[in-house]
Amino acid sequence: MQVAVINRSHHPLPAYQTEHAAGLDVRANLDAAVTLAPLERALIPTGLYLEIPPGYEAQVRPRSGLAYKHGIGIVNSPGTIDADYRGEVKVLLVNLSNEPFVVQDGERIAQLVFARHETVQWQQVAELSETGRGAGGYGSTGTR
Ligand SMILES: O=c1ccn([C@H]2C[C@H](O)[C@@H](COP(=O)(O)OP(=O)(O)OP(=O)(O)O)O2)c(=O)[nH]1
Ligand SMILES: [Mg+2]
Repeated sequence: MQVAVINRSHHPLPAYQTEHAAGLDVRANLDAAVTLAPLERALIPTGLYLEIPPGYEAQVRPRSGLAYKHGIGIVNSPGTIDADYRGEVKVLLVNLSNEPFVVQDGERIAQLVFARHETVQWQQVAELSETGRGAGGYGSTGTR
């Protein structure tokens, strides 16, 4: 699938790191490094502007390496980039560790996964169909 992109960053476009990777690693585009104190969050710019085809979205997902090694997550994970969004793609990082974390310019901070989505029209009804599960949830089937 082709996606129009403007790259106003001083880094290469997000790239797949392996042949069948789902995510394109995206880099922080910073004039200066950003330090995240424990539990601090920051909106990190990427310098990227997308024109996603209608019917698709881009998900902004965390990188497991940053999560495991440094406790870095994405507050609104997975972030949603709408097809009609024309602003800069940003990544809302949070430091869930006990130590400060420095986000360096050019660091691969997240990954973009492009996905199809449906657009629904509501069909309002009085009753829903019966199922074995019914309203059971939140562990209703047990834990083991
Ligand atoms: O991680 C993210 C999430 C969102 N966005 C941009 C693209 C998206 O299309 C727009 C709006 O995001 P969302 O709908 O999640 O935020 P909202 O709080 O509902 O804001 P809005 O009222 O603008 O939709 O912000 C990002 O750049 N990064
Ligand atoms: Mg919204």
